[in-house]
Amino acid sequence: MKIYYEDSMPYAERFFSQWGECQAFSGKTVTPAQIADAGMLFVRSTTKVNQALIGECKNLKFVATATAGFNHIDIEYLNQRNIPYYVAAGCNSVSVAEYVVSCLCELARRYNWHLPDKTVGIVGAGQAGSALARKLDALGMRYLLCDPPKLAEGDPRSFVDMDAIMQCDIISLHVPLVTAGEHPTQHLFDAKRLAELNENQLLINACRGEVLDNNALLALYQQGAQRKVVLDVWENEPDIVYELIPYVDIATAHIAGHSVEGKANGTEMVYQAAAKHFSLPNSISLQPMLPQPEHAVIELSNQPLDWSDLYAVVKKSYDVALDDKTFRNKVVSATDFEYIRKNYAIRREFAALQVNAGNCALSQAIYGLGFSAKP
Ligand SMILES: NC(=O)c1ccc[n+]([C@@H]2O[C@H](COP(=O)([O-])OP(=O)(O)OC[C@H]3O[C@@H](n4cnc5c(N)ncnc54)[C@H](O)[C@@H]3O)[C@@H](O)[C@H]2O)c1
Ligand SMILES: O=C(O)[C@H](O)[C@H](O)COP(=O)(O)O
Repeated sequence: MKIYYEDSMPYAERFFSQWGECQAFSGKTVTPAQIADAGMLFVRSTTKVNQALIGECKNLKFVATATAGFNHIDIEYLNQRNIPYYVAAGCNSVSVAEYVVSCLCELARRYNWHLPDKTVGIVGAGQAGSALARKLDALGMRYLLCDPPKLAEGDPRSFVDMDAIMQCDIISLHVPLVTAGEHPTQHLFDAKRLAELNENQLLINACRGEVLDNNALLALYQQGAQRKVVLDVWENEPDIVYELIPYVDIATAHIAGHSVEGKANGTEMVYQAAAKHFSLPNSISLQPMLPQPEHAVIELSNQPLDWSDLYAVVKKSYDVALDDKTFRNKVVSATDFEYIRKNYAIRREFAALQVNAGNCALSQAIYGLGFSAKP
C-alpha cells in the first residue's frame, strides 16, 4: 500500500519506509494527481485534506495528521467515504505550554511583574491548556479554567465562564477552531471582547488565528487603544495582517508547537496509530533518534536563587524573544511567514536540559516546570 507523507514530518522516512513504498510531498504544492494512488496519507496542518485533494484517491484506507489541530481535515467528507482518520492529540501540548511560559517570563522581565501575583484564565482545558496549568502550578500561579464542552462531559475540575476569564490578568487561548454548534470559537475574541480588555491584561493566542478577530484588534490599536497581546497564530496564515506586528508584544510564526519533541511526537503517534490500524510492525522508537540538546547542563547550586535565575533557565532552554525578533525583522509577506516555519531553529523541551538548582522553593519550581534534575 503506497504511503504519502507531508515533507515537514520529521523522521517520517525512518518510521514509514519499513512498511513499503513511501513518498514525501510538499503541503504547499501537492496536487491530487501526485497522491492519487495513496493507501495511507499522513499530513501536518498545511495540507488541506478535502474532496478537492483526495477525491480521486480510490485506494485511500487511512488518513492521519501529526498535529493536535485538525481543522485542515474535512472530517464530514472522510466519514462519507468511510475513510478512518487519526489525530495526534496532545503531541505538542508540552511545547505549547513551554511557549506560553517563555512568554510569561519574557513579559514579567519587561513589565516588572511578579508572576505569582497574576491570575491566568485558560480557555480550553484540553491537552495544551492542561499542560499549561501544570506549569503554572509549578510557578505558584493561580489559574481559572473555561471549557464548556468539558464541563458538559462531567470533567470533575472546576470551570468558570468567559465573564470570569475576562477578569484575569492573563488570558491564554487553547481551543480548537470551531465554526458552528453550541460552543463556537471563531472570533471568540471579537471586537467587543477585545475592547473590554484593559491595557494591563495580557492576551495570548497560541491556538488558531481565527479565534481572535485580527482586523478588530488592528482597528482598536489604530484608534489608540493599548493592549498587551501575544500572537503565535494569525488569521489567514500565511498571508496575515502584517500591520498588526508592530503593535503586539510578541509575534511568532505559528511555532508554539514546534519543539523537536512536539513535531517528532506527532510523527511517532501517527506511526503507532497506523501500525495498530493495519496490524503492522511498530518496533521503531523515537527516543534514540532525537539529537543531543545544546546546553545539556546548568549549574546553579552554589547561589541563592531568585526569579531572575528561573527566567534565565527558561531563556536558556527556549527564548521566545529571539523568535519574536526574527519575525519582526523578516515577515512582510506570506513567503517570509512560510520560510520561518520551514526553517525553524532546533528547539528542545525543558526536560532535555539538566539543571542542578540545589533545594529551595525556586529550585522546586524549576523542576516542576519540567527541567531535569542533574543526577
Ligand atoms: N500554535 C501551535 O503551534 C499549536 C499547537 C498545538 C495546538 N494548537 C491549537 O490549539 C488547539 C488546542 O490544542 P489541544 O492539544 O489542547 O487540543 P484539545 O482538543 O486537547 O483541547 C481543546 C479544548 O478546547 C475545548 N473547547 C472547545 N470549544 C471550546 C469553547 N468554545 N470554549 C472553551 N473551550 C472549548 C475542548 O473541550 C477541549 O478540551 C488545537 O485544536 C490547535 O488548533 C496550536
Ligand atoms: O495543531 C497543531 O498541532 C499545531 O498548530 C501545529 O504546530 C501545526 O502544524 P504545522 O502547521 O507545523 O504542520
